[in-house]
Formats: sequence, C-alpha cells, structure tokens
Amino acid sequence: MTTAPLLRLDGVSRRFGGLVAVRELDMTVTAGAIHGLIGPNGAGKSTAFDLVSGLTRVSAGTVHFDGRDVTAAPAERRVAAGICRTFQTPRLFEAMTALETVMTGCHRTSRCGFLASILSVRGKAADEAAIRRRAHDLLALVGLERAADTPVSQLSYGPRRLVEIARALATGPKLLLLDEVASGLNPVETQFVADLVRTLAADGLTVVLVEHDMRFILGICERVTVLNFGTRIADGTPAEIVADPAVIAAYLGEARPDAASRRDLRHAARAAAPQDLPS
Ligand SMILES: Nc1ncnc2c1ncn2[C@@H]1O[C@H](COP(=O)(O)OP(=O)(O)OP(=O)(O)O)[C@@H](O)[C@H]1O
Repeated sequence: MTTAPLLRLDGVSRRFGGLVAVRELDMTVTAGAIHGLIGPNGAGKSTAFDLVSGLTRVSAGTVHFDGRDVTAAPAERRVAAGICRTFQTPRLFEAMTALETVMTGCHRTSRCGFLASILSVRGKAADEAAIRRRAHDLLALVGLERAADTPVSQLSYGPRRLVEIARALATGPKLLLLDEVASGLNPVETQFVADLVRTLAADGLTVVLVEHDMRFILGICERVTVLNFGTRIADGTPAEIVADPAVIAAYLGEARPDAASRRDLRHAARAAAPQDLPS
C-alpha cells in the first residue's frame, strides 16, 4: 500500500455570510485509504465535501489533489482529474433507468468527445456499446444487474444509493467521496456497502466517508478526521478517535444530543478502547 497523500487541504475555510462552516481545515488523505470525516450535525462535513469536489469555493486555503493545486478548478475539471462524490440525498434523474443513469457517468469520461462524435458515426456506436457494457459491469459490481432497465423512480432507497455509487464509479475516479452513504440503509445493505468500499479500496481507490453511523465508520476506516463547529478537533485511527477527550466531549456534550450517535460512540468506544471509556 502506498502512503502518498492523494488529497491535501491546507488551512481551508468556507464562510457563509457571518457563519464559518469550515474553519482553517488541514486534512490529508493517503492514497488507497478509507478515511472517515465525522462530527455532530452542522459540523461542516458536507461543506468540506463541497470544497473538495468543487461545488463551492474556498474562502481561504488550498486544495491539492494528486499533486496538483485544484483550489480554483471547477467541479467538472475535478471530476476529470479523478474526484467524484455521492450526495446525502441521492441526486438522480427519476425518469432514467438504472443503466442509463450509470451511463451518464461513463459519458463524462468517454473518449468520444464532441468532434469525434460528429466526425465518426461508427466510432460513436462502438463507444456507446463499450459504455453500455461498462455500465452493466458497474451495476453488477453494486449488485443491481437485474435492475438495469428499472426506472430510478421505482427503486427503493438502498438501490438508489447503489445506483449513485455506480454512477460515481463510472467517471473513473481516484477519489470517491461518499456522503452519508449508510444512512437509511438496512443492516444487510449497510454490510454490502461496507464490503463494497473495502473491495474498491483494495483495488486502489481512495475513499472518504462522511457518516453518522459510528459503528460503520469506525469499523471500516483506517483514519478518521473529526469536525465540530467547522473546526478539526481530532485526526487519528478509530481507536485514537474514540479515546480522544475532545471527541467524547463533542458527541456527549452536544447542545442537542443525538441519542443514536451517543449510543454508537459508547458502543464503539467499548469495542475499541475499553480502558478509556468515559464512565
Ligand atoms: N449554502 C449555505 N449557506 C448558508 N449556510 C450554510 C450553507 N451550507 C451549509 N451551511 C451551514 O454551514 C454549517 C455546516 O453545514 P454542513 O451541512 O456542512 O454540516 P454537516 O456536518 O454536513 O451537517 P449534517 O451532519 O447535519 O449534514 C451549518 O451551520 C449549515 O447550516
């Protein structure tokens, strides 16, 4: 496994008027790693994803990806460079089938550009066939080969999330950002996604997960960054994170405590570092 940083955020901030959603964030993601980004509600996790994927611009700081400064690059250029993401709520075209949806991701990386497509009909047909095959392969990878011709509008929540992952993978990424991918999934689907993420990482893909399901994230990630009120309060292995007093305080001392995250943190802490458990 390589240890080179694929993604590096240096002093990244994002302000919305008077609110600092992300404040001077330093974060390094190692190539090939499964990296978690956690924090209580409103901590700035999705905003951090927006800053990495280029959906929103930094107010300060720099973003380096794969050795290049992409701070000023628009989202499309970052997709082309190898950054792709899914959203907290899947963003899909309801009328498209699962296959067509994944094909839209393939088209973003197709070698069949505009000029090629008008100059060579035969080349375009061959490219379309290759794209269709690749989209089928990706649907099979996420266990949805039988749903290829099903309109997205008829899929339930778990499969919709999987279609979104397949579409993201279709862009041929080096870095996959998954925003609350386990939220709303049943235990079997959650396990499937965990196995899928491990398989992708074993194949060399770097994955960053924003997640509230603490058991899921602490069980799968090699490294975890913790945000609270936009500020990084911890960065380390899952065992280090659950034993970190600042993390415990952030989760257990939330102004509006989330019972599920408190319970999961306690549970994860018991499994990872019983001697450091808060009483
Ligand atoms: N476009 C925006 N305009 C104004 N404020 C925003 C905008 N996007 C996010 N915020 C604010 O920035 C803060 C961080 O939001 P963000 O969605 O990044 O947090 P989060 O950690 O992903 O939260 P959650 O876990 O609840 O999804 C919140 O206070 C949010 O209201």
